[in-house]
Formats: sequence, structure tokens, C-alpha cells
Amino acid sequence: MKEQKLLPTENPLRGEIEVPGDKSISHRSVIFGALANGVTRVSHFLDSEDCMRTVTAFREMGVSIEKQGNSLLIDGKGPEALIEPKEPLYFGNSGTTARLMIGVLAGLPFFTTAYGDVSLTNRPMNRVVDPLRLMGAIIDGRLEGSKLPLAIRGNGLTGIEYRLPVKSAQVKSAVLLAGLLADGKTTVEESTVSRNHTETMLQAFGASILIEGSTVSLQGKQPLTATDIYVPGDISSAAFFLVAAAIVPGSNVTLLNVGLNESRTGIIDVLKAMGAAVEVGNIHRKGGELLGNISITYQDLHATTIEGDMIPRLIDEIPVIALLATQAKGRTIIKDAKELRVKETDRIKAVTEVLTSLGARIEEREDGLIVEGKSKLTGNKVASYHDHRMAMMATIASLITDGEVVIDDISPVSTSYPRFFQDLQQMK
Ligand SMILES: O=C(O)C1=C[C@@H](OP(=O)(O)O)[C@@H](O)[C@H](O)C1
Ligand SMILES: C=C(OP(=O)(O)O)C(=O)O
Repeated sequence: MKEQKLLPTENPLRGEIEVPGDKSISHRSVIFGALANGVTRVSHFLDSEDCMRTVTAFREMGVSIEKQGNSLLIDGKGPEALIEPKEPLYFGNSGTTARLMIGVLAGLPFFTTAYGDVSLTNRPMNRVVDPLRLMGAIIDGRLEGSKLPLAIRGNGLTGIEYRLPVKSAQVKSAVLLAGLLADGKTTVEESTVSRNHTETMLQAFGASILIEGSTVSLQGKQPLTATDIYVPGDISSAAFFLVAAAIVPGSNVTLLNVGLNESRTGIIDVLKAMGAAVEVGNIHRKGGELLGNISITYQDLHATTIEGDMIPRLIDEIPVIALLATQAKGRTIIKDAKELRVKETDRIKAVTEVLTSLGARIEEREDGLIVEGKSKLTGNKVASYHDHRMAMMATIASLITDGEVVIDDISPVSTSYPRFFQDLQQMK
């Protein structure tokens, strides 16, 4: 537990910063690098607790992964070279590590057990276990294998055609990874295209895949070839500073080299819909992913509605978007976001509790939130619920509160953004 006392900022936020590498892309670069043949160099890798869980899992399966500054050198020798880990694999707080690794482990010819921290232990794993069992995976665990800890007896898998019952890039990726190790063809269909970094990276590593609208197919047993990966800045991390600049009067901030993958840029669309002065420039493609600079200048905001296909494009940004809505005139409605209840904490409940205690007018709904703005926020003692995004949202709120905000524990920030407080300080 690391308590943090925060006072409102005396100055507008100013300057340019480069946020750390994207968490989703960093995890995938390790997984594909380890499954490929040859040395993969990953530049601008996110060196955070969550991503290091994925690195450690592969090191325990015999892969040499060397850190050089914020680059990784992964010496992949193909899936056949991976060895049975001696110890249970620990996935910590990382849902992405858990879901994607279960997909990989199900297709490897050895036995593994896996567990997580208290938060991850409560998150649903049946969403990946169910389709993997349909492919022939032998998985057992707590509550019939729906929760960690799990035991996985790797097996020869067979490809499937699977329609995702939840909007989840983690489930899509788990099935595609298992499909890569399986015999035959695997097809995954989703109702809305969720983040597609797995598909982009499969292609970068030389796999042949077919994308038709929101359906992805691949043939199993394709060899992957090592490649160099550059990880763009994480838009989910940039979101905290975009919101900070949008709510602190007089601010003007630029975030450099941020990932602009269409499946992730909902936050930019929402800021624009609320009347924020946002500009995106220097857009270019690097290694299959789009990136560029995002600038924002403080301006009066108005409410908006966020729903449907927009939700997967900004799912992790909703806590900080709720804060943004407290400073926008009118009633902001966020719906179709029930997934928030099974993140690191129940984020619908946690956001309502934190923002209510800071003086916001916010109502909890089964699948979202209703926020009435504009509210004057006041200092208080709040919890982070062991959730990085909650800790960072409360920190950004403290910039505009009347009086001090005390966060009970800011240590979860290191799961996705270890340098968060230094970067914020640099803009004050
Ligand atoms: O695939 C990924 O890298 C992620 C997908 C999302 O989860 P779901 O797949 O559960 O929506 C997101 O919330 C998570 O932070 C990262
Ligand atoms: C939900 C998140 O991550 P994960 O599912 O990987 O724990 C997040 O980063 O907000």
C-alpha cells in the first residue's frame, strides 16, 4: 500500500511528452517473438509489471529475452522449443497475460498451472476456457475452470469456427493463438471489431490470415518469422493527459507518437463530440500500426452519449472519461459497457463511489453511468480499488479539486504506467 496526498495544480498543464509503449502491443510482441523463429527486437517496449508477467512466463518456458534499455531482444526458436515450466506461472494483475497465455498453453505439449493476484483470481476465464475446450484443450481449475488457478494439459488442438459471445479482444486473441498451434483452420467472428493488434502482428510475423469485415481466419501450424517491432505510445495512457488538459483551464498539451489504431481511438472521438479542441498530426504507419501526435487545448465542454460499437474503442478509458463528463455541461450517458464490471475491479461501481465522494453528480447503471455536469469537485480520501486506471483517474481529478485528494494506494499504477507521476509533474 502506498498512500498519496495530492493538491490541485496551481498552473495549467503545458508541454510535450511521449507516453510509454502500448500495453496490448507490448504483450503481443513478446508472445509472437517467443513463438517465432529468429531474434525479434521490440523497441519502445512498455516495461511495466503487467507486460513483465508475459516476459517472465516465456522465460520460464526456456525463451531467452534480454532487456536493453526500453528494447527487448527475444530469441525465438518456434513453439516446439518451449519447455514445460517447473513452477506455476504467475500472471499477477494482468488479464491480457492470462487470457492470451491460456490460449498459447492449451496448444503446447506439456502441463502448466497458472494463478494470479486477488483481482485476477476473481475475473472470468471461462470466456477463453470454453472455446479452447471446443478445440480439444484439457483445462481444469477452480469453479469448473472458470476462474484461476487453472491447470492446463497441453494437447493437440483442432481449429474451430467461433462467434464471440462477449466483445473481447483478449478472447479473440486467445482463440487465434490456439488456432495458430492447432490443426486445420480457425475462424473467429465478432459483432464489433475489437482491438486488432493480434491480427496486425500475425501479419508482421509472416502469417497468412484472412480478414473479412469482423471475421478473422487462419490456418494452423504456420511458422512465424522474427521481425522488428516498434511499439507506439499507449493511447490508454495518453488519455489521462488528454483529459487533464481538457479540464484544467488554460492547458495546452501535445502527446507524441501515440498509437492511432482505429480500434483504440474512441477517446479522441469523444473529446471532439464534447467540443474539445483536439488535433491529430504527423500521422504515419510504423510496422503495421498507425501513430501520430495528439494536441489538445482547454475549451468549454458539453455532454455526449457513448454507446454501442464505440465502447470497445475506449473501454479502458471510461473511468477517466467519467471524470471528463463531470466537467462537461449537461448529461453524459455511458451505456453498453457492462464489461467494466469484470475489469481489475468493478469499474462502474468504483468510478461512481470515487466521483461521488469528490462531489460529482453521477449515477450507476447496470451497464454504464450517467454523469451530470458541470460540477465543482472537492478533495476527499478515495480508494484506488487496487486498479491502476482508478488510481490515475483520481490523480487527474485532484488537479481540479478544491482541497486535497488522498488516494489510499497508488502502487497499482506500475501495472501499466510506472512513470505516470513523473510525466504528470513535467507538465505542471
Ligand atoms: O486485448 C487486449 O490487449 C485488451 C483488451 C481489453 O480487454 P477485453 O478483451 O476483456 O475487452 C482491454 O480492456 C485490456 O486492457 C487489453
Ligand atoms: C483491463 C485492463 O487490463 P487487463 O485486462 O490486461 O488486466 C486495463 O489495462 O485497463
